Amino acid sequence: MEHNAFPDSPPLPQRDAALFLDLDGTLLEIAPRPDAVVVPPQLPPLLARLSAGLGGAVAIVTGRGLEVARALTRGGLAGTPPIAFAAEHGTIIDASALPGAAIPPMPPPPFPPEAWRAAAEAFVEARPGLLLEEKKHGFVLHFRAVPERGEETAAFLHGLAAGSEFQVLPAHAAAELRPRATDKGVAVSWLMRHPPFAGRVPIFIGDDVTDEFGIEACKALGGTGYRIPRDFPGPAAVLHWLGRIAERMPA
Ligand SMILES: O=P(O)(O)OC[C@H]1O[C@H](O[C@H]2O[C@H](CO)[C@@H](O)[C@H](O)[C@H]2O)[C@H](O)[C@@H](O)[C@@H]1O
Repeated sequence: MEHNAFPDSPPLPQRDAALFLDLDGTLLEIAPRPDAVVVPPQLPPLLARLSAGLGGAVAIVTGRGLEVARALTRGGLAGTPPIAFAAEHGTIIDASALPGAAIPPMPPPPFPPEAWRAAAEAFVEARPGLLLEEKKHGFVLHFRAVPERGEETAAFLHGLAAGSEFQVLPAHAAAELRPRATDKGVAVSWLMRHPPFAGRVPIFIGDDVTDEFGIEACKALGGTGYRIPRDFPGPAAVLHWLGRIAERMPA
């Protein structure tokens, strides 16, 4: 009988599933800085194998920018796995790596004013230990190295976003300014309207408060959602579970 190192993991899904997978904290262990994450060597081939077995219905749904997310799923390899991406918390949909997918872009999201980016740079410069992560439609202020700065950092972003098309999201040791109109649930619902996702049973796996939108969207569409640490102890258990799904698929 197959040895299961994580016997309390959820039941394996059927072949008609669609997988929506968060990156940081779900497929990747949390690291001290965004650029310090380590991509497990099995991740890129695993994503490719799952995609092949599920008719291409695999998407990374992440807060990361699109190019960073694509690079992380490649690991050290040359090609992006044939999967879809919903980057910047669902603001950017990209299925260019997924052959045969017909997924249109979502309505164009707003860009934060340049003055806000300049203000964020100045805010960080004046507070050593804070880290500014730029994205296309927003930015993140990381305070993992200076947790005592968390409150004033969030207050600063709330001051910028007040009354605008932008919102402030709490994250792991960070606060993020991003468009109000989209979230991971909006992205999942959008992907599920189009092949190869349409008609499948959606399953979301995440670890963060922003992943709850994706989980709820999957539930509303007849699927389910799993959250770390409630359903999996951490990324190693998620990768193991995904590996077991892949093992059941023809090579
Ligand atoms: O939606 P996700 O894929 O979970 O991305 C959420 C954010 O993840 C990254 O920040 C978090 O992970 C870093 C690396 O482990 C960690 O240093 C940081 O403290 C965490 O907040 C990423 O940098 C953000 O852009 C994502 O929004």
